Amino acid sequence: MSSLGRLHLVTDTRPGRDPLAVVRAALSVAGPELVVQVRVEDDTDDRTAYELAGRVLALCAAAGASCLVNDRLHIALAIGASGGHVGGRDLPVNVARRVLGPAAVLGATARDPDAGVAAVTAGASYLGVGPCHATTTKSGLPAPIGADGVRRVASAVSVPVIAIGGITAERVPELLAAGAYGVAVVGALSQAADPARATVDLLHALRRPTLPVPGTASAADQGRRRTPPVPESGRGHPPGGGVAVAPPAGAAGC
Ligand SMILES: Cc1ncc(COP(=O)(O)OP(=O)(O)O)c(N)n1
Ligand SMILES: Cc1ncsc1CCOP(=O)(O)O
Ligand SMILES: [Mg+2]
Repeated sequence: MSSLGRLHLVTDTRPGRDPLAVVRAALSVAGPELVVQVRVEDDTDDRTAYELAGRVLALCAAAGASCLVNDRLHIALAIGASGGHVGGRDLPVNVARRVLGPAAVLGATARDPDAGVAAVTAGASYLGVGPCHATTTKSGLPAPIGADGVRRVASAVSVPVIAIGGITAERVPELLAAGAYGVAVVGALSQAADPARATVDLLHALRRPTLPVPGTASAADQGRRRTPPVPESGRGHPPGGGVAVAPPAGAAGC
């Protein structure tokens, strides 16, 4: 069965950044708990994105970590990634599920419970929820939803919720308490003076036990209340390190 790590490193490919160096540093201290999402700028050509994704996948495979591809699902398929992530301006979730197949990890962006439930019904195996806090690495986003916004979405769905936007190790506890299963970060690692150290700090924060909050799906609950695992497609899934994720039975468009 496939599984999802709790720390998602989203690549920073803005000019002057070295995404592969950050991925290498993070992988040097993390194993299957790390998911690397290859995200490139919109004006990056497919060949460049494909080559970066292939190199990231090779690094992840050697460390037992998962590799997902943002937006460009043809590249996810081309490199044999574990899956992909789509948002509101990308392929619809049910179409993305059909493209990736039933065993792939498929993340979908949601800011509110209705969007979250719709995405899960359409075949999302996890939700990226945010922006939780103000971010400096993506412009044009709506207002941050905070930990309360994460709580509202997490309590409406039974798939893992990955909080994103302005996440730091210090902010992880409140997000876990709100029902997040894990976090996705760009700047906390790409802008860190020591990305390996910053990875350790984030992983420590994610491993800290949280008290259940009434009315929410706690991180542990999200692990227990998962949908049944589906058979492996054999494409790049790590041996462990996270909760099993699978599309809901009868997901639309599958
Ligand atoms: C884990 C995670 N959550 C949310 C997003 C954002 O996806 P999207 O809304 O499609 O925006 P872009 O990243 O494509 O600019 C994400 N990538 N990962
Ligand atoms: C891609 C994306 N979607 C919502 S916030 C965000 C960027 C998060 O970056 P950071 O971790 O630097 O705030
Ligand atoms: Mg997108």
